[in-house]
Amino acid sequence: MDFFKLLGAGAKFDKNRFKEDIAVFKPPQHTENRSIGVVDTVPKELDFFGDHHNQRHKTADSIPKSQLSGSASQFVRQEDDHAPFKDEEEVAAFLKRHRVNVSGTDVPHPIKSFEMLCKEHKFQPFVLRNLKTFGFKQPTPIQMQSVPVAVHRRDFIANAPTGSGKTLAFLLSILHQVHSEEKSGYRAVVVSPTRELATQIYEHLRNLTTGRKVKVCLMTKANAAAQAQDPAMRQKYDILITTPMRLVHAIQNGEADLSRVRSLVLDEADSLMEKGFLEQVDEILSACTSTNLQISLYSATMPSSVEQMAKTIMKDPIRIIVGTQNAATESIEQNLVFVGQEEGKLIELRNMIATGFKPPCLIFVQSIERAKELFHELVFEGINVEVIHSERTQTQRNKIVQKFRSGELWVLICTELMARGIDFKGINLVINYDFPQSTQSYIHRIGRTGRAGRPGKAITYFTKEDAPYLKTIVNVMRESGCQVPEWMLKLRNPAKKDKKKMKKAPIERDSISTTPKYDAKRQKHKRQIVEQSKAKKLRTQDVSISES
Ligand SMILES: Nc1ncnc2c1ncn2[C@@H]1O[C@H](COP(=O)(O)OP(=O)(O)OP(=O)(O)O)[C@@H](O)[C@H]1O
Repeated sequence: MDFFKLLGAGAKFDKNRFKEDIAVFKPPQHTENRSIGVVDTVPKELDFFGDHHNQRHKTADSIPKSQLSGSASQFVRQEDDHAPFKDEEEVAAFLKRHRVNVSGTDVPHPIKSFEMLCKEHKFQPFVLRNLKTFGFKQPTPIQMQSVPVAVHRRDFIANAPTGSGKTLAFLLSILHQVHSEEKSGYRAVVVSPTRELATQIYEHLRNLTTGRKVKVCLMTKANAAAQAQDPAMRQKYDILITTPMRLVHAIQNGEADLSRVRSLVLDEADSLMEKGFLEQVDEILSACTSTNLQISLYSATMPSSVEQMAKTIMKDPIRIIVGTQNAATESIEQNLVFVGQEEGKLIELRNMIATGFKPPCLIFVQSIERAKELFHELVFEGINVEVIHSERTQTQRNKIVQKFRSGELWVLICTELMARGIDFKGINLVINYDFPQSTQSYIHRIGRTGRAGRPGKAITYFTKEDAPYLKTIVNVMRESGCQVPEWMLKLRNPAKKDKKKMKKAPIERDSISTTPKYDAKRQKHKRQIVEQSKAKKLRTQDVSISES
C-alpha cells in the first residue's frame, strides 16, 4: 500500500478558503529546498538579523559525521574479535572506534559482545537467550560501556543520543543483580518522568525476563492501592518501574518500602533533576536507605548544571558520553522552515499534507489547548489523526499509543508529554509546529524519529517571534553534522536570561483555530482560568491575613 499517495488523497486543501492567506504569506512550494540546510539566503522578513551572507556554506563541521571515516554512527557495529582486551591501548582504540568517551577512576573495560556478559560478568544464560529471541545481536556503544560499569556497582552518568539503546543498557544492569525472585521486596527501581515511558520500560523488561521468575511491578494507582490493602503484596515484587509522583505518594502512605533497593536508575535524569521533579527525587533518594545503593543517571541531554548537582548524590561517579555531548542523533535530517507569522504554520502544514508526505508523523505543539485546536483543524481534513496530552484519560492515552504503534494512526498531535523516551520505531517525520522551549526539548522531540540507526526527518517551523532563539537550534544542527548556511551561523546566541524566560513559559501565540466558534470556546476557557487564578490569589491572601 502506498501510504504516501493514500494520505495525500485523503487530505483536502481548500485553496479557496485559504486564498487570502496564501496571497499574504506566499508559502514557497514544499520541496526539499524548504530545509535550512539548503536555504541559502536570509528570508526577507528576517533581515533584522543584520550582517549576512547569501552564499552556501560547507565547512568540515557541516559534513555529516556519518560520512567521516572512523565514525561509529552506525547503530551497532559487529566486532569480530571477542577475546578479552590485551591492554589499555586496545581498550582506548576500541572506545574511540565506538565514539565512547569515558572518565573517572578505575573504569571497568567495555564488552565487545553480548556473549561477554556471560563469559566475563557471570550473567545468567536466560539473559542471552532472551536477547537473541528479541533480536538483539550486538550491543550498542552505550551498552558496551555502561553495563560493565554498572556490574561493578559504580555510580555513573550516561549521556548517549536518543534511540541509542539506553533502556536495554540499564535493564541489563538490573538483570545482572536481580535474576530470580526473592520475595523480599524491591531490589531495583527505575524512575521515569511519564507513565507512557514507564509502561514502555516495563514491557521491555517483561520481554527480557521471559521464562524467568522475576516479578516486575509497574506502579499504577490500582496496584498501589492493592499493596496498601495487603502488605504481603509489597514483598512479592523484585523490580519497580514508576513515575516519581506515584512512588512518592506510595512512600508517604507507607505503601512502598525501598530499604532493600540496591540499584536506582533515573531515566531522563536531567528532566528528573529539574524543578518540578527535584523534590520528589530527593524524597525517593531518602527512602533508599541501603548503604549499598548504586545510582545511575541516563539521558540524551545532560546540562553541566545538572551534572554538578547529580555528582552531589553520587560516590566517585564515572561519566560516559557517546558521540558528541548534548547533540541530536546524526541519522536525523533536520530542517528549519520560516513561516512568517502564526497563520503560516497551518498553511505550510496543509500544503505539505496536500502535496504528500511520508507518515507516521508526530507533531509537537506547546500546550494542551493548542493541541486540541490543531486536532480540530486537521480532523476534518480526512487524515487519520489523533491527539494525546495529559488531560486525556490513561485508557485513552494507552489506546492512542497502541494505535500509533500499530500504524492505525498516521499523524499524532502531542505536547511535551511525548517528547522523551517514547520509542516508536517507524516514525518518519517529526514536526515542531511550535518552536521548542529549550535545546533539550528540541533534541528529545526530534529524537522520536531516526531511532536505532534508522533515518528520520525533523521539520521545525519558526515565526518572527521565534527568530531570536533560532541560534540555539542552529547550534544543535551544526553539532549533529547538518549543513547550515553562513548567515545562520552568524546569528547571535540568545542571552541566558532570555533562554531561561523561554524555558519557563512559551511564547504567547495567536490561536491555531480558523473557526470563530472554536476560538470563542478557547477564549471562554482562558477567561475561566484567569478568574480561577484570581480567586485562588484572593483565597491565599485571606489565609496569610488570618495567619498573621
Ligand atoms: N543492541 C541493540 N540492537 C538492536 N536494537 C537495539 C539494541 N538496543 C536497543 N535497541 C533498539 O533501539 C531502539 C531505541 O532504544 P531505546 O528506546 O532504549 O533508546 P534510548 O537511547 O533510550 O532513547 P531516548 O533517549 O529517546 O530515550 C529500541 O527500539 C530498542 O529496542
